[in-house]
Amino acid sequence: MQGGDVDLTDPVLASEAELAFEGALRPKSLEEFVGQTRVRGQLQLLLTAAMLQQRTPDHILLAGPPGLGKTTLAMIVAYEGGRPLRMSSGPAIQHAGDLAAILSSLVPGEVLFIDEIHRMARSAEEMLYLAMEDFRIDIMVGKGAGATSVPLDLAPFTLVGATTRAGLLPNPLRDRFGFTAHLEFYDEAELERVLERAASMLGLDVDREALAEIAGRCRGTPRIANRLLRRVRDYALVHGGRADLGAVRAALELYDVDPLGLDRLDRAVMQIILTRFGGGPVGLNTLAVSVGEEAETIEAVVEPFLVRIGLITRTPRGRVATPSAWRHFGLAERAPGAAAALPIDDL
Ligand SMILES: Nc1ncnc2c1ncn2[C@@H]1O[C@H](COP(=O)(O)OP(=O)(O)OP(=O)(O)O)[C@@H](O)[C@H]1O
Ligand SMILES: [Mg+2]
Repeated sequence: MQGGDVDLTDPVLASEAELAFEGALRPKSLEEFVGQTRVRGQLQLLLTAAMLQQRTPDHILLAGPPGLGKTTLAMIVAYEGGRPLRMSSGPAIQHAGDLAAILSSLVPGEVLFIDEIHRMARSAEEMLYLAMEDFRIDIMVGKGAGATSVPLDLAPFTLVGATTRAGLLPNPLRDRFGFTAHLEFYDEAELERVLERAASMLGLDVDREALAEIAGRCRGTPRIANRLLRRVRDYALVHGGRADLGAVRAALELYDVDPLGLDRLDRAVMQIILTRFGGGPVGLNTLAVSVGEEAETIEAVVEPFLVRIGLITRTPRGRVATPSAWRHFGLAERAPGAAAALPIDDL
């Protein structure tokens, strides 16, 4: 692709600079957090009730595709309650001992954020069940026949788990969260508000129509919206002009962002479904192998957005391109039944 090695529309990849920039733009309170009205209302209620009863809020699970605000909300849960925040992640918890070390050092009322919680070690998961329910863990002391388990009381804490794959969490873990928030892609009006806020924080004067154009091309994702805004700012700076619609179009063209905001992988997936499989149905694993990506990434990152904008539908026989997908890619739709039925190897 043109314009550098980081794909601007990739909701997961980010350079150090992008991460620092993201941190600076993170809303600090529920009030500043744009969109997700339902989730915001639910969280507000949960946090206020806990405050009135002077107890730690229930454990919270945040589920949804990358870049929609899970980490941001976890931080807000801590800020709003004036509680300390400890951050960890599933891949960092490879043994029950890793989790025991974290849990036993929590201070009363602390918020423990575990990102990518579906990637935690199984043995740690089991320890977490008891910790979540009873604020207690059992620690094994000694080895072999002489080993005994010693109970250890924990300070009451609130666990905030985040996952792009809620379906992968074992039921006993999912059931122990008092509340699960499913984050949705943002609509264009909400994204315009995210951008407006970011522009004013950056001291950037941007036309309304320029913001609307970015909002329409950022995959429904605030992280990508902010990133595109930054590139538009660069463009206006270098070319000495205003950050207007012309600058947005030129900058997005330079960075290879298409009118729907599809990224390289989205386009690769669509091309495979349309050209190699005549519009589908195509099974998830076949798709993943064809584009050289993990099935997990296709399912958690690519597919939800393509479904949301109506380019594919999921059927029991696999993924199928819609008429608007054929139009978007400028291809003639195959006549129904024209292609031979393709082997359906998986779903
Ligand atoms: N509702 C929102 N209002 C304003 N800005 C937002 C909102 N949600 C997210 N952002 C912005 O998008 C950036 C990415 O959000 P965040 O890091 O919380 O996503 P995430 O869901 O944790 O992603 P990942 O799954 O990759 O960890 C944040 O830095 C923040 O600036
Ligand atoms: Mg995150």
